[in-house]
Amino acid sequence: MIVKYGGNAMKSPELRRTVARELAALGREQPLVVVHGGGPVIERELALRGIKSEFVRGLRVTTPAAMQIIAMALGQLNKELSYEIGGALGLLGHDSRLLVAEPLGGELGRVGRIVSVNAELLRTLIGVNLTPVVGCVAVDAHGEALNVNADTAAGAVAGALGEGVIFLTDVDGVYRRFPDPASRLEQLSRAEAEAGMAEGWIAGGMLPKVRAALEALTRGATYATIASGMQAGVLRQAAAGEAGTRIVP
Ligand SMILES: Nc1ncnc2c1ncn2[C@@H]1O[C@H](COP(=O)(O)OP(=O)(O)O)[C@@H](O)[C@H]1O
Ligand SMILES: CC(=O)N[C@@H](CCC(=O)OP(=O)(O)O)C(=O)O
Repeated sequence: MIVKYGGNAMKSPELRRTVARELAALGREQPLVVVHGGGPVIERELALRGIKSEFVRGLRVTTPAAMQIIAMALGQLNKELSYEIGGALGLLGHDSRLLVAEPLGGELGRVGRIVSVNAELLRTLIGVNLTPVVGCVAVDAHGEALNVNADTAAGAVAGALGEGVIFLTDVDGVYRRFPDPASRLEQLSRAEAEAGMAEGWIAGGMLPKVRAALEALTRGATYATIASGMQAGVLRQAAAGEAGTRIVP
């Protein structure tokens, strides 16, 4: 199973401990790959250096100078998370060309689109009972770093491994009428998702998540579910289709 772990699901040290415990328990039971972001950590490190962030279609405009800070911030977070999860090995896209991307170009600067995943490396680590913990920095053909949205990176990894992916966040799925939790959808088809994005009831941070889920299914993932990292036991429930919103083809 692939689990995407990002900004909202690591808001407090307590929440981080809860999610790490869940991931550790799951990693002992079954093959697991964790792909992480860290929007708030990136934001803080950039702000400390006086770099302002701007987002276009949910993606951070990334100058070469910002890219350096982002790689540093995600590298540090990656090691912390690997330690917290335990039985894990922390990696960034640079390591053995784990995530190779091409620049999207234009105003986004050093933002990339993943073109290949070193699935062999991940399978080798899983084969010796390690949990790969992957930070969402990729490299281009010249070995230069590119910033990739962590949802997108998790979707690409799930597609490459042909496994299911769970996107953990701070809401327990996609709501038809956000923020009314009673309007959570158990399933969301590709057609409904396209309609939701066009009509605007899927918006903000949910947009890259839903897009990543659809892309993961296109690339070969067996399932893609959006669920809340704030509920204990959610990973097993989501894998069984009993929690969150499952995006279906
Ligand atoms: N239809 C919707 N259903 C649920 N959440 C939505 C919806 N539309 C927008 N959102 C927003 O998307 C957010 C999740 O995305 P984001 O903040 O990027 O999460 P993360 O940091 O965990 O990756 C929710 O907290 C919510 O504010
Ligand atoms: C291109 C782009 O936007 N990259 C993201 C990568 C981190 C991320 O996605 O982190 P969360 O999962 O915590 O949001 C960024 O710079 O914020």
